[in-house]
This record gives sequence, structure tokens and C-alpha cells, in this order.
Amino acid sequence: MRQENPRRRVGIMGGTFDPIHHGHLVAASEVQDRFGLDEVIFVPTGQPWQKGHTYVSPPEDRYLMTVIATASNPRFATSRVDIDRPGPTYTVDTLHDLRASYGVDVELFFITGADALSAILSWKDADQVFDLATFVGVTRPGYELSDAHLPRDAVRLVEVPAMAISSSACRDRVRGGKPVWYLVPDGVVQYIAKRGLYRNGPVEPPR
Ligand SMILES: Nc1ncnc2c1ncn2[C@@H]1O[C@H](COP(=O)(O)OP(=O)(O)OP(=O)(O)O)[C@@H](O)[C@H]1O
Ligand SMILES: O=C(O)c1ccc[n+]([C@@H]2O[C@H](COP(=O)([O-])O)[C@@H](O)[C@H]2O)c1
Repeated sequence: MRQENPRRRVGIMGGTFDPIHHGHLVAASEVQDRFGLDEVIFVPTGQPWQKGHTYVSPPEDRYLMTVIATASNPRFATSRVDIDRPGPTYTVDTLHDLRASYGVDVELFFITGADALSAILSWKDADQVFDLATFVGVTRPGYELSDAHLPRDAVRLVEVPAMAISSSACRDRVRGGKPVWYLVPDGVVQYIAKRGLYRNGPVEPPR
């Protein structure tokens, strides 16, 4: 028998996206396919309180780069929910807000790279977030993917094509006058140049 109104399956890819790069996009695409998600919402952070570097580009620039990067995929979208909420960005708020906007008939999957997954217990209200979404930890070159520190059955682990790209490396390259073509989408290369992002940023400690 055909199921009426099946629950919508929505992925959430949260990130500072300063800038968004192909590592983020490949991870989201792979998880969308693996879990048969109806859509993946990219959610740029407002104030990423745990980022080690002090300077983060304006939220509007990071939001627009994310819109540009996701525009060509009909299953990708970008949300302002975190950049429009004042104060530090906490995933517990992101999940409450998105759940409220979709209503009860939604199943949320929050996608995190191996590095973010390893730090999840330091997040605000970490004990609550696992009740609001299924967490999907994805592989990332240079980091070990493990859920040994997390509640049983709270997390799914997924291997994604290895993309040894980071936003900090992209920023370093722009500051050093090197190209970022093919590390970030073409439109994002052009947006960075048009807005003069990262040219004069601070030298960041190696990660
Ligand atoms: N190359 C990658 N492969 C898989 N996951 C990634 C990759 N890059 C980032 N992620 C994941 O995407 C999410 C958002 O990452 P973020 O926007 O902080 O990018 P970043 O490259 O880690 O930035 P930075 O170098 O400035 O710290 C995090 O969950 C992170 O683990
Ligand atoms: O909720 C928290 O306390 C928290 C702390 C650090 C990171 N996060 C979320 O994790 C995602 C990746 O963050 P980042 O800083 O690695 O770009 C993004 O959606 C953040 O809002 C969430």
C-alpha cells in the first residue's frame, strides 16, 4: 500500500563556510544520496564561537558564497536561520528553529566532518542535540572518524570521497596570491575576487 505523506528527510550541513569549498559540497552530496534525503540545507553560522581564528568574514558574504555554491543542485538550499539569530551560534538552536519551520513530519540529519564530530560533547546542550537529529559523521582527510565518545545509536558514520581541502587553506592561498580554482566553485572564486576577501587577512596558525 502506498504511504500517504511520508516524513520529509532533511539533511543539515552547518559550517562557517569561510569560504565554502568542494569538501563541504561532496560530503553533503554523498550523505544526500546515501540516506535518500529530500534536501540538504546548508546553514552558515552566525558567530562560530569555537573557531580558533579571531577574524571571520561577514555573515552576509559567507551566506552569499553558500547560495552561489549550492544554486545549481536542486536538492541543495541555504538557510539564514543562524546568521539572523543574534549571539553565538549553537546547533541546539539551529535544530529547534528548523524543526519548528518544518513541523512534526520531518526527520533531520545533521552532517559533521570527523573533526567537528570529535568535539561535539563541548557543544552547548550536547545532551539535547542527539534527540533533535540523527548525526552523520563523515570522513575527512587528516582526522580520525569515531563515535566511541558518543551515545549509542546517536550517530551514523559515512565514508565520503576524500577531499583534502579546508577553508583555512583556501584563505591562505588567496592571501598568498595563489589560485583557489577547483578547490571552491567557480562562482565562489569570482565572489572572493569581487569582494576582495582574504587578501589582507591575518596569518593563521597551522592546523
Ligand atoms: N574536506 C572536508 N571533508 C569532509 N568534511 C569537511 C571538509 N571540510 C569541512 N568539513 C566539515 O564541514 C563542516 C563545516 O566546516 P567549516 O566551514 O568549519 O570548514 P573548514 O574547512 O573546517 O574551515 P577552517 O579551515 O576555517 O577551520 C564541519 O563539520 C567540517 O568537519
Ligand atoms: O552548538 C555548539 O555549541 C557548536 C559549537 C561548535 C560548532 N557547532 C556547529 O558545528 C558546525 C560546524 O562548525 P564549524 O565551527 O566547524 O564551522 C556548525 O553548524 C556550527 O554551528 C556548534
